[in-house]
Amino acid sequence: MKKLTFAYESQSDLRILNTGHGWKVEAPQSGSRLEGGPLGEDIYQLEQFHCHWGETSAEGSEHTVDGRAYAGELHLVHWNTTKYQSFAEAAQHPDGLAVLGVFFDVGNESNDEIEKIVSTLSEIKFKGQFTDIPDVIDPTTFLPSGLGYWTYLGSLTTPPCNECVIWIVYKEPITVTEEQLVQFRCLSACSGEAEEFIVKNYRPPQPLGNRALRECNA
Ligand SMILES: N/C(=N\S(N)(=O)=O)N1CCCC1
Ligand SMILES: [Zn+2]
Repeated sequence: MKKLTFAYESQSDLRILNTGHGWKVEAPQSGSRLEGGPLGEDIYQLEQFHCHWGETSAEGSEHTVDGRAYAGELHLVHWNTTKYQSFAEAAQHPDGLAVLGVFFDVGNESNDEIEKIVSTLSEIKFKGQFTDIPDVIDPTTFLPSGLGYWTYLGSLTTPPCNECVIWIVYKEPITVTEEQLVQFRCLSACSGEAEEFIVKNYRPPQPLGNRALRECNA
């Protein structure tokens, strides 16, 4: 495979919202480019990023490595702007979306970039709430230093689970703290006063079936 390349803009005042299933940062970046690697000749543009976590740090990722789950997984969602006119259209095609997956490992050092997300969560405690992230966000800073990855053709992990995703899952995790994950779990799935904490929001891995898994050791 050709080298995977990416270019992102740094943006402030990105909107973060509580979807009822977790937090999501809307980051449509017409100036962003993800290309190469398993993406053929097409260019993919960043649309949004979000993450998945578990009730404890023993689980939470949506991919596992030799059966091992990580404490969480960040997804940077892109769509194919070479072939399609909109995200919605792209999500109807096997090469429509490209999602970068980054595993979370728990450590003692707070992740400064994730902290920019955590610091807004008290303002979006309930489903439907949103706010702007005052800090400058550069999506590149969420990526691990080692850029080796696995890739395969898969689906969205939330209904309707369209089979429209070229998955690119980095081998090296990034580190977050247990406290940062605890803050994720304090988001509420309800819009009203009732509190139903989003303690976990990951879909367990599905059978690989006859799909080919490829790797790149960048
Ligand atoms: N399930 C999803 N992303 S994911 N978890 O498969 O990366 N999405 C649903 C709508 C847009 C992104
Ligand atoms: Zn996801």
